[in-house]
Amino acid sequence: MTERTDLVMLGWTPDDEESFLEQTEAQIARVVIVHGGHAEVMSASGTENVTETVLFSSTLDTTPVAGDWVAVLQGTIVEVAPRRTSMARPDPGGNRTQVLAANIDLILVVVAADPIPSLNAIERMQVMAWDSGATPVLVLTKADQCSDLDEVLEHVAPVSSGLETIVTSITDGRGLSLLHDRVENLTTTMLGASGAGKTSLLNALHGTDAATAPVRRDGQGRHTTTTRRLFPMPWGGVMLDIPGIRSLALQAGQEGISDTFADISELSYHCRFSDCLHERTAGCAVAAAVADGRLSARRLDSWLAVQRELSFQERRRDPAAMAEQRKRWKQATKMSRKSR
Ligand SMILES: Nc1nc2c(ncn2[C@@H]2O[C@H](COP(=O)(O)OP(=O)(O)OP(=O)(O)O)[C@@H](O)[C@H]2O)c(=O)[nH]1
Ligand SMILES: [Zn+2]
Repeated sequence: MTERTDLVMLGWTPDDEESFLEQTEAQIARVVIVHGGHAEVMSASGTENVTETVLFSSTLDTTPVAGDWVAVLQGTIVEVAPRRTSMARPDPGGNRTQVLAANIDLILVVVAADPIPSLNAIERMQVMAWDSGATPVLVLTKADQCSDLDEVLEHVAPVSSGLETIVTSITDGRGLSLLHDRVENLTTTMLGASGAGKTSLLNALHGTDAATAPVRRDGQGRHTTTTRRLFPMPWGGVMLDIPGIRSLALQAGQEGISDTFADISELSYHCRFSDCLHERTAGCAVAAAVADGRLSARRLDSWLAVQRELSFQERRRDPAAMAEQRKRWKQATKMSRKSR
């Protein structure tokens, strides 16, 4: 039987399925990265972390992903623990969702404080985070480069209410110990555009060049992060660095949206129609709030964009809806040809 204390170092929390530990013969390990039909898993024994390559048993009904807790017997994953949270994105091949990582507690929404950050990007990352079941934390990096931090905080205020915000700099060290305390013993991942400062944060938190090892350099000497990695933090907990979700494709459900756009959800209770799309003004409380300045037009536009993208993703997953959409589109082009 695997010792619980060993697993805490790898991010085991009281919310994980305790009965999973009762397996007598198997070793409990955490998936670091999956390559096709095998995976690298990490297990802990005392202060040692051991990484090994294992195969998948053909009896598995869940394909393991980074962050999964698994039972390993004779070099083979024989069971996957129930997931507490899961991050997904639309399958690049088309019509299904692809789970990228499991059992993440905290998602750092990483954006540079300079130049002035995009509010829409923060909202979209927030939607993904809430929807996965994890808690988002806004991290404003590169504070040292910013001449007026108050201005930046004021700028992000409309999208960061209800969102813990930590201001950091790897140059002067501010915010790093706060962030350290926040991620301790948890499983954390980062979302953010290229150059936002994710690798730098990981290195600063880890205390070494944790992220340098898996990074490869391309022909121009720029680094490209190529694999999905799990970094155990020296004090317990892990950072899961997932390049695949760095280039963000929105995958979410209504829950993530209503948590992120709580103001719009609240207003929409007062719309005349319960399925109001807030695009026409008749009886729409959201449009009324925009009209009298209680809600910014940018905020509503961002909500609409997220909704449109999701309904596109849903149609892609639902061939019948896609066919219907195509038929309507054909009719519309026929009509416009006729009118020409
Ligand atoms: N001045 C300053 N520069 C920073 C800070 N954090 C990161 N940088 C710089 O910003 C650049 C990008 O940082 P990275 O950590 O590589 O960004 P990333 O988000 O990991 O980028 P990708 O790997 O492309 O996704 C690097 O040149 C860093 O040195 C900071 O707090 N202050
Ligand atoms: Zn409405």
